[in-house]
Amino acid sequence: MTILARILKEKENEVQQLLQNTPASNEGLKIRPSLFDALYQNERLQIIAEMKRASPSKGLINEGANPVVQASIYEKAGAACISVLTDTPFFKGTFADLKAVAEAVQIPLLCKDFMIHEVQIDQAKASGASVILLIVAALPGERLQVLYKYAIESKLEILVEVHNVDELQQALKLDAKLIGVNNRDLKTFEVDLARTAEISANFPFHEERVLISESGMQTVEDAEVVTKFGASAILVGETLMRSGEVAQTIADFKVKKGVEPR
Ligand SMILES: O=C(O)c1ccccc1NCC(=O)[C@H](O)[C@H](O)COP(=O)(O)O
Repeated sequence: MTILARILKEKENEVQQLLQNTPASNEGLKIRPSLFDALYQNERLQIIAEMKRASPSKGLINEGANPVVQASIYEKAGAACISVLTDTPFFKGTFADLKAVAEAVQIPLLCKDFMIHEVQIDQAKASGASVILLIVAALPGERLQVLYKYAIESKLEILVEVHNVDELQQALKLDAKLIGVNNRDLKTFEVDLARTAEISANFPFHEERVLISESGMQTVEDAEVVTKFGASAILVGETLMRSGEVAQTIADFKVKKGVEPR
């Protein structure tokens, strides 16, 4: 069984538990600025900075990290958005992390989880997220469309994650504005920035959409490469969680964009 299949199996159990407990009310939540507005036509590459304790591919990364401290450093350093991994079995994240970060920061906040059911979207919103992730490969048949519509109705922004051109076409059919290409193969864990190149070659840059390059960003050169492919932002976890100089690493990643892609 692939890692994605294992994660999704676990999510089915979580959904059953969540359905027994109505997510707490989201009254009084902060209104956050739009992630799309922060990324679209910005002259510099923007950073979605992730709180990530561990991962299936790398094991423990920074188990002892304090999410509020980490997110506050990210925000102060000029990240455009904070991503909080809320999955516990595979990433050691929690919804308590997301709630704590939501109280501490003002910028857009992404709930990074593996959504398969509406109740998870309710939970993300109730925990303070303004953006959710929908992974095309995790949502067969009508589920992608159904959850996308539900998230729009819930007044959330949606980052739609794709791995190939066929999935890009599905994201475009939804009219997704925030499209992320994951450079990590979720079956083999292999990271290859050529995935961003492949999506870039088929991405309608003339339309009001942004391309986000996710995973495997280690160096400024990586950031420059995906900027040339037209990425407006990068999603960075491990490198920031291991960095001894987080603010400097973020500043370095915010490279100036050059000419239009293609
Ligand atoms: O990170 C993993 O090992 C992983 C494995 C299976 C499914 C998803 C996985 N990661 C989720 C992510 O998308 C990354 O946390 C995110 O893009 C940041 O990646 P990185 O900068 O390489 O830590």
